[in-house]
Amino acid sequence: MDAFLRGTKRKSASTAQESAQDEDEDSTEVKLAMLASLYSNISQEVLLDALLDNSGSVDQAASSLLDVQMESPKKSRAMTIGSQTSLRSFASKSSSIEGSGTAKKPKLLSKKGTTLYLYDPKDIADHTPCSIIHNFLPQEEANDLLREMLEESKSFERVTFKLFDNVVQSPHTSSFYVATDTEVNTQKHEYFYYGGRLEDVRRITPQLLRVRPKVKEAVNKEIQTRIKTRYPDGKKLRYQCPDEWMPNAAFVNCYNGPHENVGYHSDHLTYLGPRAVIGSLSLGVAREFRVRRIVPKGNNNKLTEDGDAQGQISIHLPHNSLLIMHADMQEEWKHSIAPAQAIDPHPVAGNRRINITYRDYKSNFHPKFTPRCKCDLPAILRTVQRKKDNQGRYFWMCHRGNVPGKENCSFFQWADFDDDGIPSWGRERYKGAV
Ligand SMILES: O=C(O)CCC(=O)C(=O)O
Ligand SMILES: [Fe+2]
Repeated sequence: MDAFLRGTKRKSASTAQESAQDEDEDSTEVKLAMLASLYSNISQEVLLDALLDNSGSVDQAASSLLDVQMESPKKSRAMTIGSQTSLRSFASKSSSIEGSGTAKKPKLLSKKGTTLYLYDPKDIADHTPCSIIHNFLPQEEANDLLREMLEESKSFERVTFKLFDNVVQSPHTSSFYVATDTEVNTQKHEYFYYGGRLEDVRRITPQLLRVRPKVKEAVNKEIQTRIKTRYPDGKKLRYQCPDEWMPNAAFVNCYNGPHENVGYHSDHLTYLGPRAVIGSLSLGVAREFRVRRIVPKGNNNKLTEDGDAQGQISIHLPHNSLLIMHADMQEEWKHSIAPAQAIDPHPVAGNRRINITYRDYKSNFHPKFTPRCKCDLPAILRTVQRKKDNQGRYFWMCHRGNVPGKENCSFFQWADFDDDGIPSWGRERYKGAV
């Protein structure tokens, strides 16, 4: 943090570990998160512009944004929720396959500095690693779930974590749900998030349970459609698990009012494994889900050459829509819920939006199996995203440093998965079972 604020350059990385940590700390997303915590009412797009204009210096970007904030909301671009950019103005002649590292690279329609607004399910599937189902649940079922979650959300809390030397709080509230009391206990005592334990883990509620089989069926169907229609040779991606997707855990987020948001990030793969799929149900106020492809840095590491190089895409998420983040998402794209200038209140939820991300926690990635760092904590699974060298490689590292007052140890280990994303200890487990 200090290094960013003073604009000091860190030493060039010499080992794989340093390179990976450098990758982690240097990311535009961390800088964006820092700016967003200072200016929660300015859009991510404007924050990113400010970073680019100031060659990646958070310090200078922060001062320049002071003026933006004083000037007028004009530059913060009020968005009409639900608007869609005409695709004709972005028309591309190439018919591309949305893909992974191994797939043919799609010709992206969004351009540097622009946002492409998408609503139509076909456009979303064509141009992002996501698919969407509108009006997913019968109306009454959606409202029952919404009402239940609004009640639950009264006791949701902000997550506190450390961003370098600063302690920050998530700009929205959340909680975590699993199926049984035993799992609640395991989650509280054996799993680690942001280098520490989760205190608020809850037993799945009646409405979450009622909806779960429908999410499971729809997501599995969407996975198969995506494989057949968009992946090279109609085959699953390398490291993607071929097993049926089983939603056994759910993070629930509440965004109370237009300014609550979540900054650009990729979801943690530590307990989901590589090429994870996530089913994300939106209820209440419609908000914008922004996605952008991670563009690796060239040799000179200049932010101006890689940040926002291909623009961002905004997906409109209305009440009762199920968004599926497919296997080509977390490793190669970032996503966020942008702060809004204005929202349309929802008849049941008022200014609040509830989001439920159903996830498949894999038994092979239980912390009793995954590598432990020198602090004796289960390590976190990351991907090299922004360095051209080793891009896409997975590694395990310490994440103790996310806890206020603690530092990361030097633990680093490249991860080894077979083509189905099974780690070496998982292969041993299967052998043992036969
Ligand atoms: O609220 C959303 O739609 C996204 C939430 C999210 O990205 C997350 O929980 O990781
Ligand atoms: Fe996420």
